[in-house]
Amino acid sequence: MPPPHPDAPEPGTRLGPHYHQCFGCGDEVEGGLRLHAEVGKDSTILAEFTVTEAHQGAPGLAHGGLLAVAFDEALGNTVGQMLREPAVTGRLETDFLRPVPVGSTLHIVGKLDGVAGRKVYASADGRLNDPDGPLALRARALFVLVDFSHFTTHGTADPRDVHPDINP
Ligand SMILES: CCCCCCCCCC(=O)SCCNC(=O)CCNC(=O)[C@H](O)C(C)(C)COP(=O)(O)OP(=O)(O)OC[C@H]1O[C@@H](n2cnc3c(N)ncnc32)[C@H](O)[C@@H]1OP(=O)(O)O
Repeated sequence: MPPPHPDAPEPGTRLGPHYHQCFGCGDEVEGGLRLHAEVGKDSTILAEFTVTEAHQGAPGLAHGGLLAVAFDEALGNTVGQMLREPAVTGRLETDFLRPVPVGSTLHIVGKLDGVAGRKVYASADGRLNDPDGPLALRARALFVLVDFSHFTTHGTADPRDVHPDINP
């Protein structure tokens, strides 16, 4: 388990969207999750996502796939901010422990679990309506560190806009 990167943001730092059109955190996406995040203690990322009617799977309940998006985002943020290197999700495993009603806020805590070569392991818990609320979801993920060219070769990122440390 490596220490956080020397340039990793300090606890309490609010993290804006890494990309304005990101479905997870962007502020320009109608119906997006608009996940808010900040740096917590001990190299964690604290993220919050409020479930709206745009996020339903059954009447009044969040869609599980969208909840997985919130965890993908929070875990990606954990990896990106703590290691300051671009990475993509290779594997994401989610345990849905309680239904998440519309109007509730999911409090997610993400942490790094280890690094082995290009593989980065991270996990997160999500609690309902309060950082100490009932546990609603748990997720584990494997991220793979990639070269910046991943985003310019496979996507439409402009190399001139890309920050050298984290994902576009
Ligand atoms: C601050 C920034 C905040 C950012 C937040 C963003 C949150 C959202 C994040 C995302 O959603 S990213 C989008 C979803 N993910 C993708 O689109 C990734 C698509 N997959 C790929 O591009 C490639 O498969 C990948 C880069 C993951 C791996 O291909 P590579 O050819 O570069 O690597 P390779 O296949 O050699 O794998 C490297 C290591 O990872 C392992 N690996 C790769 N994929 C795996 C997998 N799925 N499960 C288990 N292990 C996996 C692989 O076995 C190997 O292990 P070893 O080093 O031990 O040999």
